[in-house]
Amino acid sequence: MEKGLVVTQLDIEPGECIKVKGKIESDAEGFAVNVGKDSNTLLLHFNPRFDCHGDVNTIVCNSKEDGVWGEEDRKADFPFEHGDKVEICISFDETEATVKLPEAEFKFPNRLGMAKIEYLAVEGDFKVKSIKFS
Ligand SMILES: CCCO[C@@H]1O[C@H](CO)[C@@H](O[C@@H]2O[C@H](CO)[C@H](O)[C@H](OCc3cn(Cc4ccccc4)nn3)[C@H]2O)[C@H](O)[C@H]1NC(C)=O
Repeated sequence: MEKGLVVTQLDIEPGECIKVKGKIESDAEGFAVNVGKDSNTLLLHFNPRFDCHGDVNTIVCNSKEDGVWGEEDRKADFPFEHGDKVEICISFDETEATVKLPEAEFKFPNRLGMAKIEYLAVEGDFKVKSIKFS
């Protein structure tokens, strides 16, 4: 199964921003943006679900430590529609990660106390147009 886009060897520090621009597939069931140290150690798994894993129009956030998922955090808002062109900006500090969208913002605790993001992966029904680091 195709993995999606994976970027390693990053050196993103607190306060810096990862901007992922792309398009949500017109028949998307869900997609995920993962940032952290590697695929087994995630500061943030940001997972908008249109209809998958039993969730409908729900953003599920989580962390992963040594390959083990943490406690899920379900967000109240779901500012996505099929076919949307979106820009997702992810930043972090020692206490939390922030996901900024044009009309919404989500916070998620930095459970692992991560001080650097080295890994980015975009998975699922999302076509990446560009990635910027600022
Ligand atoms: C009630 C007892 C079972 O609980 C369910 O347990 C599932 C398995 O752990 C939970 O689903 C997992 O939630 C994780 C976050 O906590 C991740 O989202 C797991 O998916 C990882 C993953 C990404 N991908 C690539 C991808 C991503 C997006 C769309 C398509 C493919 N493939 N697998 C996803 O399989 C699912 O969120 C959880 N549901 C609840 C309500 O807790």
